[in-house]
Amino acid sequence: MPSQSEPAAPVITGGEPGSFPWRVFHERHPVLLRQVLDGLPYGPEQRRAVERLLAESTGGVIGPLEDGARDAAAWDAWGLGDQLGLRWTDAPFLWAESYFYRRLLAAVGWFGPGPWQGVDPFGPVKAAELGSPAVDEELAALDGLGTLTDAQQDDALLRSALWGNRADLSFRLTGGPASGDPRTGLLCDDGARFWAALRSGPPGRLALIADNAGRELLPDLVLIDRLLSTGRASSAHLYVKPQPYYVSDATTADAVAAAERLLHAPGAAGAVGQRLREALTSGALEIRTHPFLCAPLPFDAMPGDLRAELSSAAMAVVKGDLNYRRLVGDRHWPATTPFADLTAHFPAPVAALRTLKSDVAAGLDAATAARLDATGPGWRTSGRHAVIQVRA
Ligand SMILES: O=P(O)(O)OC[C@@]1(O)O[C@H](CO)[C@@H](O)[C@@H]1O
Repeated sequence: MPSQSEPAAPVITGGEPGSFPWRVFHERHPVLLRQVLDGLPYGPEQRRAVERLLAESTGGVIGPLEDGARDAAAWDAWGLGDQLGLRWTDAPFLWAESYFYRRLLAAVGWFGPGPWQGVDPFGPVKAAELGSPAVDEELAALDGLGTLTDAQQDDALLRSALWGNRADLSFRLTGGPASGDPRTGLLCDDGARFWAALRSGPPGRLALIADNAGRELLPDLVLIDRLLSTGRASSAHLYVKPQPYYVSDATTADAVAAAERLLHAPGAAGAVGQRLREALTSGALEIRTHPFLCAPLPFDAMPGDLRAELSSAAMAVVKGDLNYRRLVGDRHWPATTPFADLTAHFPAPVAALRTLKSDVAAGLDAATAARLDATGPGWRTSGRHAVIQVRA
C-alpha cells in the first residue's frame, strides 16, 4: 500500500486554472488581503508591500524572503531554493500557500522593527469572531450537557470540536457554508475508536495540535477540559502556531483569549474556564509551539525534537484541514487509501478531526468515495463533509 515514504500519488499543485488551489491564489487571497488592509490602519509602506505580494503571487514567480529575515536558514532547509522562480501555482500547493502567509507577515511589518511588530494582521477578524453573540450561544449550550449520559457528553464534545473546524475564517471568505451537516456530513466516524483508545491504558498525555482560534479553539479547550476532568488524560499539551498563519490559525495570544472567554462566561462554560485556568497554572495543561508548525512541509518531515515530544503523547488530536493535509501528505491519493498507511510516520496514536476544505482525501470506504465522486469534485472542498479518523 502507498505510504508517504514511497509516494504513489502526485503532489497537489495549483497549476490548473480553475482548480481549487488556483482559485485560492486568484480568488481567495485577493479578498483576504483586502480584508487585512481594511482591518487595520496600515500605512502606505505596508499597503504597497501587500499589493506587491498580491501581484507576485497571482501573476509573478516566487521571490526571496526579505533581507535579514531571522528565519532565512529555516526556509532554506524547507526548500526555498527549489521553489524560487517558479510560478506560485506551479509549486506544491502546501509549500506555496504556507510561504504566502510568511511573506504576508513581512509585508505588514509583523517581524519589525517598527510600530507593527507583533500586531496580528488577522487580529480584528479573530476578535470579532470570539466576541460574537454566536459564541455566547455556543457557550450557553454547555449548560445542557448535564442532561446527557457520560458517553453522550463525550460524543457531543468530540463532534463539537470536529465541526468547530468549519469556522475557519479564510474558508468563510469565499462563501464557505455556515455549517456542515452533522448527520450526513460525517464520512468516516472513528469516534468510538478514539474513546476506546483512551480507555486502553493508564491515562496519558493528550497532545492537541490546534488549528483555528475562536469558534474552533473554544470547543477544543472544552474537549481538553473534558479529558482532564474525567481522568482520560493525565495532562495535555495544546500546540498553537508560533506566528499568525492561514488567517485564523491559533497563536498563544488566541489561546489565552479563548481561555479568558470561557473563564468569564456564565454557567457551565465558566466552570470549564476556571478548571482550564487551574490546569494552565498547575502545568496539567501546557501551551506549546514549535517553528515547524508553520513550516511548508508534511508532518512526516517533522524535526527530531518535535517528533520526540509528540512520541510521549498517549493520543494526538490533529485539528483541521491544513493539518490533515500535512498529516497524510498533500497528494492526489485515491480517497480509499488507508488512513493508517499514510499516518504510519506519526510518532503517536493520532486522531484527525477535519472538515473537508481542500482536495486531499483518504481513508474512505469505496462505496462512500464512489457516491461522492458521482456528485462531482465539490465534496472535497465544500466544508460540508468531515471525518473523524483514528490510528490507535
Ligand atoms: O486548516 P483549516 O483552517 O481547517 O483550513 C485551511 C484552509 O481553509 O486553507 C487552505 C486553503 O486556503 C486549505 O487547507 C483549507 O481550505
